[in-house]
Amino acid sequence: MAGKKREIQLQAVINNQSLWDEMLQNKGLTVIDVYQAWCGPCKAMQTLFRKLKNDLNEDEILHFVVAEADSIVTLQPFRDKCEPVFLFSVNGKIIAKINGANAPLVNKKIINLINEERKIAAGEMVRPQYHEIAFVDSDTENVGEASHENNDQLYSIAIIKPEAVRTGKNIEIKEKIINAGFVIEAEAKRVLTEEQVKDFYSEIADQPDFEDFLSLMTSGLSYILVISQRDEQEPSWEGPVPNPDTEPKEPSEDQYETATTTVMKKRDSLQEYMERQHLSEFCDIEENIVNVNKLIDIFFPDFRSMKNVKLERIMALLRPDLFQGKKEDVLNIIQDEGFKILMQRQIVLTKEEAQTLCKEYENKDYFENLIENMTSGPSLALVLLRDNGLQHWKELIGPNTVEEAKEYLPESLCVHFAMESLPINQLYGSVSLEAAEKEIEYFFPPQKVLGLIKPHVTHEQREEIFKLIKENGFEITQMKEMLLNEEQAGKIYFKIKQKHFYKNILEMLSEGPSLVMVLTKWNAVSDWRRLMGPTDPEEAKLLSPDSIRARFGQSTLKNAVHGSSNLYEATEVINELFVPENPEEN
Ligand SMILES: Nc1ncnc2c1ncn2[C@@H]1O[C@H](COP(=O)(O)OP(=O)(O)OP(=O)(O)O)[C@@H](O)[C@H]1O
Repeated sequence: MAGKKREIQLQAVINNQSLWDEMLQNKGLTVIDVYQAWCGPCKAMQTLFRKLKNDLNEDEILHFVVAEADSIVTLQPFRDKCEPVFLFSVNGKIIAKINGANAPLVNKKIINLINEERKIAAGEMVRPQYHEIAFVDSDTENVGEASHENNDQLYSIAIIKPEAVRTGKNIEIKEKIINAGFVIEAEAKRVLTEEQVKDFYSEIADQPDFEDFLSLMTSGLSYILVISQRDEQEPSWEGPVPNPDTEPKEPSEDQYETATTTVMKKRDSLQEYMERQHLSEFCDIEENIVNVNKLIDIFFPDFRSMKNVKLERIMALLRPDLFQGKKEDVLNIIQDEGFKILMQRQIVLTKEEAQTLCKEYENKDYFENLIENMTSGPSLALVLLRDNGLQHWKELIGPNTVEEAKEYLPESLCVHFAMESLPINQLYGSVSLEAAEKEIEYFFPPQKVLGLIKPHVTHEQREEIFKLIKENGFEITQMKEMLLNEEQAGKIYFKIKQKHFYKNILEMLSEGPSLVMVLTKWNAVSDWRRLMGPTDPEEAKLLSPDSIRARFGQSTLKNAVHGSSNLYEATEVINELFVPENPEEN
C-alpha cells in the first residue's frame, strides 16, 4: 500500500472534462498518462516518473497526471484501447504523443522538454513554435505525430564546427560518438551559408558576439551528422504491462532500482554525453524533433527513403572473352537490372590476381587454362551499387559453372553468356560485402585531387557543384574556405607563374574567399578534370555542356573551378594547404 500512496502524490488524477481543462493551465510540462477505467494507469512507468521527478527536481515546471479517457470528451479517441498512451502538454498545448510503455522514449522526451524549459527560463533560447497534435484513433493511424515519435524522435543532429574539422578533432568526435553506442546514420560535409547559420542559431542571434560566431561557422567545412541510438542498446526492461485480468504488480524495490538506472544510464542524451566528454564547444547537438527534421530535410533530402533501402556496393568482373565479345550487352543488362555503375576499368590481370579471383576453381582440372585465359587480355572490372546488390548480382549471374547453372538457374547470365572456351561463369561477383570492399580498395585505389571553387561562385552555385561532386562519386574528404594570399596562390598555380595573365589570377583570387577541397575517389585527377570541363567556359558549353565550367563559368579567368593537373601536383598542393587528415597517423 505504500506504493499506492506514492502514486497518488506523484500523479494528479484527471477524471472529468473540467479537471482536464484546469490541468491545461499548468505552467511548463505536464506528462499525461491516458488510461482506461478498466485497466488503470500504467504502473510500469510510475517508477520512471518518480525517478525523473526526484532527479530533475523541477516541480514548478514538471507535472505528472493520469487522465481517464472514458470520462474526458477530449480523450474520446483513446477509449477502448489496451495500449497506454502518453501525452506531453507544454503550457497547455499537447505537442507530442507516445504510444505504449516505451520507457526510453518517454524518458528522453521528458528530459529534452525540461531542458528546453530551463533554457527558455534562462533566456538562452526562445520558445519553439510547437504545433498542437491532432488526436486520431491510434488503431487506424499509421502516419502523423505518433509515427513521428516512434520513428523519427530518436535522431539527433550533430554539427561539428569548422575549427574542429580544421584541427582534425572531427575524427575523435566521431569515434567517441560511435564508441558511446550511437550510430552515425548519415554524414554531410558542408560550408554553412550565413543564412543557414542565422536560421539554425536564431536563438542566439541577438547576442553581441554573434557576428564573430557567424564568420567562424561559415569559415570552413562543418560536418553535419544524423545520429541515432544503436538498437541493441535499447534497455530490455519496459516494466510489466498492466493486465486487465490480474491486479498489476509493482516491481520490487530491487527491480525498480536496476530498471530505472538502466534507463537513465543507457538513454543519456547525446547532448549530455558530449558535455561530459568536454566536446560541446567543438560540436553542437540538436535534439528538438522539429529542428532535427528541418535539418534532415535540408542536408539529407533522401535520408528517409534511403533508410529503408539497403544499398550495397560490390565488385563485378567480365572475364576477357566476354568483355571482348559481349561487353555492351552485359552493360545494358546491368543497367536494366537497376545497378548503378559507380566505377569501371579495363585491367589485364596478373597471374596472382587471376589466381585470387578464381580461387573457387583451384581444384578443377581446367584451372591452369582458366588462369591463362584470365591473363590473356583485358577484363572489365566494375563497381556496382544497388539495393540488396550482393544477393541480386549472385542470382543474376548464377553459379560458378555452366553445368550447375543449366541445372539450377537456366535463366542466369552464366548460361546466357556461356562461352566455348571455358565451362565457367564468364561473370564474377564478390562473395560477401567484406570481400567486395577489399576488392574495390585493391582494384580501384582512391586518389586525391585538389579542387578549388573560385571566389565569384555564389553559395547557391556552390551547392549545385557539391551535388555534382557527390553524383560523380567523389568524397569531399577535406574542405576549407580561404582568402588565398600570393604565396598560397603561387603554390596552386606554380606552373603558370610566367604567363602574362598570372597577375589577373592573383587579382581574381583576392576578390573573396575560395573554397579549397580534397576530393577523393579512384581516378580522381582525370575525373575531376572531366567534370570541370575545358578552361574556356564558351568552349565548355559546346564540348561539355554539363560540365561545371559550362554551367557556372563566366570567362576563361572566372571559370568557376580549378583542379590539379596530375597526381604529383595534387599531392604537393594538398600537403601545402591542409593539415594531414589523420594527425595521429603522422
Ligand atoms: N588566356 C587567359 N586569360 C586569362 N586567364 C587565363 C587564360 N588562360 C588560362 N587562364 C586562367 O588560368 C588558369 C590556369 O590555366 P591553365 O592553362 O592551367 O588551365 P587549366 O589547367 O584548364 O585550369 P586550372 O589549372 O585552373 O585547372 C585557368 O583556369 C584560367 O582561370
